[in-house]
Amino acid sequence: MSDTASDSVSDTASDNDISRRRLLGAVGAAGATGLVLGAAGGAAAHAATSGDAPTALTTVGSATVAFHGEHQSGITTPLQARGHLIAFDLAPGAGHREAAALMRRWSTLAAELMAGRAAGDGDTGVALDAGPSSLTITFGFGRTFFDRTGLVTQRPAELDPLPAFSSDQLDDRRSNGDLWVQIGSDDALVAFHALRAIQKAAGEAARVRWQMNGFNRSPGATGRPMTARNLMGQVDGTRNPKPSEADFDRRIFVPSGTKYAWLAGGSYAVVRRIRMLLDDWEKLSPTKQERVIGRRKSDGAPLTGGTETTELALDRTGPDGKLVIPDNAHARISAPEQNGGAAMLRRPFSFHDGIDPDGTPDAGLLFVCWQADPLRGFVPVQRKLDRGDALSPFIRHEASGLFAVPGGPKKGEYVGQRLLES
Ligand SMILES: C=CC1=C(C)c2cc3[nH]c(cc4nc(cc5[nH]c(cc1n2)c(C)c5CCC(=O)O)C(CCC(=O)O)=C4C)c(C)c3C=C
Ligand SMILES: [Fe+2]
Repeated sequence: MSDTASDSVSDTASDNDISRRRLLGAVGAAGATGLVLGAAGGAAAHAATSGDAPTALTTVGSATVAFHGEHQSGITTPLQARGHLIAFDLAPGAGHREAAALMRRWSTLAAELMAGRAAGDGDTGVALDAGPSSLTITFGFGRTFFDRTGLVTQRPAELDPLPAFSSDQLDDRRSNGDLWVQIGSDDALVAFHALRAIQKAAGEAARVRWQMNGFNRSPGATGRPMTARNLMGQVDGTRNPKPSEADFDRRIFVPSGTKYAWLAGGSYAVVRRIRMLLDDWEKLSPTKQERVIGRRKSDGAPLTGGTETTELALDRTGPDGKLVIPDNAHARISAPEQNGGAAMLRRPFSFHDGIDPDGTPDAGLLFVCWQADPLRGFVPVQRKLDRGDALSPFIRHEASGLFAVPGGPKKGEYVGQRLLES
């Protein structure tokens, strides 16, 4: 499979070279700066048959994210408009060798797709004409992967099952998995194209366990870059750790001195499908909704005043002597200051999977959070939220996963090679 993919890569690359030159001629070097060609060299194929000069891609279409690097893509990448999460179990009879071949195949494919090229022979054509549109494809290993591949001695204790929380209503069939892939793109067709290609490249080695689809706001939808909103209408993501902060790497990425060298530069992803009970939520007045979170709905500012980025004044009381930000407000309970410094990078997608027969929307948050250690990130915060979050009556955790996400591959390496060839 990897041979097939790399054969077709060279064909596609030469098409792309030709059309890239034609683009430069057509739109001028300045206009073409940063251009990346659409999947399958689509623009080139069209130009060759029609004689038209291909059209330059928009900024959204041409944006690329690097596949190689210290960390995998899709962790600090800005939220994309479309996301797919898919988990696989290795097929009966598949073990270490098949897993290594699969990771090699998937990595070759991901590098090609993220550069805006085709998926190889048999490309579905779904992404023709589009650029990569910030496509990212991120790979992780679940706890059971290590049993299946005979690599239990390489399994970090951080992959021990998450504790059960009292409010959990988890569906095992939509939880966990040997392998996990997160796909994000600012174009829905590009994202779907990648999802199909990843599924098909799994071949006989792995079977789909579960799959979920999500979305975020499209780039350019707001007048200026703004923090995303979720389906409850709240500004969500304000107090995420920022890569510019001194302790960001320590909080989010596994350090190089780790016991499991294969995981250096990697991270742990906690994935939760959280249903929002929107009919109940939307019955609350805006003032009550704001007290549930502790922030204003209009602009995400703390109820104690200021702008979105103003610190929460957690001790401030109102004229009635009561805390302005209630003691069970979600933003208070989840704050690192209330949890011994526990922090995570939240990078969710909203989901809407239709409307139940009784009219209830099956909608909510595909909550994905990243941390160097789930026991110093998600777990203590969720424990606290589970005990008394004002948001709890309006949400339901329906599925869960925990995955070790290796560091980014160097050129010539595949994701997970340091584990699978250790
Ligand atoms: C265990 C971790 C968390 C879960 C699960 C969770 C679910 C959840 N959150 C919102 C909406 C908001 N969350 C906000 C802040 C916030 N939430 C968590 C953790 C979990 N949330 C943290 C760590 C923080 C940041 C706290 C801080 O650093 O002070 C906010 C406020 C704005 C913001 O900072 O992002 C909103 C709004 C929903 C709707 C939800 C489940 C569906
Ligand atoms: Fe939250």
